[in-house]
Amino acid sequence: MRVLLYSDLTPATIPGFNKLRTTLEAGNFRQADVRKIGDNLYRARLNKRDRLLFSLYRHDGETCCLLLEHIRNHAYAHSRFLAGGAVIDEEKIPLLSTPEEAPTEALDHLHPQRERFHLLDKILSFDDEQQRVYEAPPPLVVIGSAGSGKTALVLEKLKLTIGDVLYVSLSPYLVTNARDLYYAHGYDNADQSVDFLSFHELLESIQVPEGREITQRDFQAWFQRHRQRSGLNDPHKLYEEFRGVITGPVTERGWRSRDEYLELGVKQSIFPEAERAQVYALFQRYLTFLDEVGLYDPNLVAHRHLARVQASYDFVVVDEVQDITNVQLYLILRTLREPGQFLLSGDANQIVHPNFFSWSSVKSLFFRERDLVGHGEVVRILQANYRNAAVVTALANRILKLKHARFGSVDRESNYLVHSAADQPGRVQLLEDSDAVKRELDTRTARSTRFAVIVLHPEQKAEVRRWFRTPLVFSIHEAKGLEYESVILYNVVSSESRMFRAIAAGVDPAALEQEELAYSRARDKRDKSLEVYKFFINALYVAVTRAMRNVYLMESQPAHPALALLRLERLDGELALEQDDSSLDEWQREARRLELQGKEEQAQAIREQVLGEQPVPWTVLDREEFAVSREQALEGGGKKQRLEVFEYALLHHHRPTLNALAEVGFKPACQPESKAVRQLHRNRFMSYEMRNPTAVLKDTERYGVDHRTAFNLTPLMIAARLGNAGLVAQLIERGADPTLTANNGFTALHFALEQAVIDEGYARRCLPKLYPLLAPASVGVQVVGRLVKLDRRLMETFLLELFQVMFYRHLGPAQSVGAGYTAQDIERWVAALPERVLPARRKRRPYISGVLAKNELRRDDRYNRKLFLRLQRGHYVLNPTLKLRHGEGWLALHERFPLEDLGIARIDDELAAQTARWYGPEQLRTYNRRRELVLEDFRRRLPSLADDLKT
Ligand SMILES: Nc1ncnc2c1ncn2[C@@H]1O[C@H](COP(=O)(O)OP(=O)(O)OP(=O)(O)O)[C@@H](O)[C@H]1O
Repeated sequence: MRVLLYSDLTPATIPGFNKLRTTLEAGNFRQADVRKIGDNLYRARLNKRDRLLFSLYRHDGETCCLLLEHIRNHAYAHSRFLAGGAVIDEEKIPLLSTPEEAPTEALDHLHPQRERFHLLDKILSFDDEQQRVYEAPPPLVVIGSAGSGKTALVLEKLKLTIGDVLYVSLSPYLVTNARDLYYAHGYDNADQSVDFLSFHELLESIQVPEGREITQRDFQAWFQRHRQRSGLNDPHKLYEEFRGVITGPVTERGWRSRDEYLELGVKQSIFPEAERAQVYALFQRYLTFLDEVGLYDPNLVAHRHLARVQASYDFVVVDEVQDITNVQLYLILRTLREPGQFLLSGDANQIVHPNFFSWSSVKSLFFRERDLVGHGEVVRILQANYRNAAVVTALANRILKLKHARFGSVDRESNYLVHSAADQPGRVQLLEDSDAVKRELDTRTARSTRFAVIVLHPEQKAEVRRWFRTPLVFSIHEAKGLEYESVILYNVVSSESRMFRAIAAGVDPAALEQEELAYSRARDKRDKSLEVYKFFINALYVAVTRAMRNVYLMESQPAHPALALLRLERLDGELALEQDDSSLDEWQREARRLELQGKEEQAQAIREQVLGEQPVPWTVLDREEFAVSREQALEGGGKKQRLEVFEYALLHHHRPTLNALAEVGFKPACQPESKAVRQLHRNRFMSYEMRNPTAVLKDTERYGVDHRTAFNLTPLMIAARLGNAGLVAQLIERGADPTLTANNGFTALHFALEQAVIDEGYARRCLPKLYPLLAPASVGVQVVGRLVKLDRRLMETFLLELFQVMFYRHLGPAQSVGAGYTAQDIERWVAALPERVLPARRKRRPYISGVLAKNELRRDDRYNRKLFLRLQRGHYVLNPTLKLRHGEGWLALHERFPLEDLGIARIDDELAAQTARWYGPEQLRTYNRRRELVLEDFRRRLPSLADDLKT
């Protein structure tokens, strides 16, 4: 049996490793004392105390044994691969004598000789070029097409680094995905602290810019007002000129001067010389416009931040670098402590914005700024493609060959073809655009999440929608990051027939038969034709490579010379497509995925057209309406209204209301809270406790997965509160958003943690399953004007959440007697939390005290995140100047957790009835009032305390 080793294993430190390995190679499971302890997880015996964990896979008919982890001293509870806290009773598990049954899981790619494998979300065995990159020292530039494993490789290389490390890319979606891949299967590395930031977040982490980043839509609206007078007519082109030519390439100033711009060579601008003066005049107006309306341009902010940025990273990775302008890249690399400790990865063929990204401009940046690079960068090219079917890759290659034959090499770095390493079947077909074919295609694809339609220009979407009912219609500018099983390219060539004719003109078909691209420069240096046509040819390339398996090119001019050069197979006869309807769950998931990628238009279309979501027919109580209702209930109000206000107050732990209701003698408010809560759950949320909660799921289908119930909670929040892990998992599967907040600022995670703190049974039974589903990968807070992105693996993040969770329950009562949050309180709250949520070492009081003290606002510590404010010795609150993310913007901490919603714990509630009687009502009222006054003083003092700190 072939035995492979996980890259994280160091056999030299594992006693008895070689002997056990030989035994496994011989397939002698009995001697290795193999027992199955989990899903495709086995252990073998190294010695009396130590074990080796492994998995079995099939590859090419052979069984392979993949060694994963060294378990020391029976400590299964600390295993990465077993769910945390696992208890394994070895004696009770039967011994396996041979690996008799063929493993069910298969590995598609396994290098024939490589002994080491890597692991992200799945097993990876590097090909030769990937291995070379893996071993190469920085600085490195890794170039490869979509699906060549750049991200996978870059992340594995990141694991080799130590110290403070940054992974940055333009797309927040990609960054979140990369972070999740990185930490898949419980990966941990004590030698490093990694920040996964989108470029936008990197800017914010230097200083949160004023206002909001300008979007394409803002730009278009602004441009419309100037269109006529300027004589220019393409907002996309202008936007790219501003970003890519006037501001992006310069680092020493914010933008090029007018003279400099007018003197640019023909290849350096998309606009002809005659139009440049007009473009520059508009640019100047653009600057004024940004200031006037409070929007900002990331290039300009990047330039301003050059003066502020501090060297704070030991290693930096820039993924999808082709989306980033030179000034942005310069800023990123200025965060490095030592020059040259970076890795850039990208693919210039994927640029659909003719924004003048080129490897040569990156190189000239390096040349100008030698202190960035150190001893010179090494460029590596990945040519394999693991994602697209071979036929799709073959078409993509023909497009690259056409581009090469027509325009020569763009640069040395982008001059390569792709080798397909994927073995899934696929098809590429040319269809003549006719009503019959469109109708036929529509019938097959309208309800499928596996088909998307791509057009060249946004204006063409309307035409597509006349024929196709699918909500998955994208313009090429939106196509980045998409991946569908099948893609229909709608008249991509015919709608720009003239352009593509010009591209195909004079190209010798024989040139497209070569297997490699020879490096050749364009003949005429003044020939700017590539700049004019680059968008069209790259757009075709990007559109095709969005398909994992099948590409259908629907063209009104199927005999177009460009299509002829691509040698596309034209369909005669039947379009043999199976109707492929996706379930509502799949559509809900797709909508959520698109939302996370910022593709709001298509997500909205799914919700309206496919899911047919309607607004809820009941009134949803927001904070203001609750205040009105509460007022009425306390001043009289019917029993029903009082009960409703009481229930709301119970769910949100709104102490001022609970106290006031008890004071006016509302009976249910005078009984123990736990009893009232049980009743409330029975009255309102029975359907959430079911194993098979069909009523809840029906509602999510009718009103959307995140619809609001009467008290403005989402189904996910309620399911979390009730501890129904199965339902929580189903809702998340359907795309529920765990970051949404209730009227009291709680997320679904907060509701779950709150229950876990007050109910030990819940903590043990429900929380281990809920926590991984609900805890966000990271939390972004604004501290003293800068973004601090806290990964969920940090204790600081946990404490930040816990302080919020205990805000209403703890802070009101505590402050009414002058106390804050103490390490002792926290130790008590977390005692029953399972190991998987919080390991034992983090539950100890000295550790907790240490984290609080280290992150105290005034503490002088390099890694101080300034999250807490010390009120007095040992007593803390959250830094009151913190801001929390709120959609695109920010919300002050106490706007989300309002101080006026804090209340005291009434003293008569705390005392036994008999003792209370002994004090007498008047005395109790005095005690309570005194507490109220202390709390009121805190409410008043806290904001001014924050102001004092600012100055
Ligand atoms: N050596 C390998 N063996 C098996 N699978 C691989 C290998 N290298 C990469 N892959 C897989 O190929 C897919 C594409 O990889 P990845 O997303 O890293 O590519 P990429 O170059 O970053 O693509 P894009 O530019 O589209 O982001 C992933 O599912 C990855 O796990």
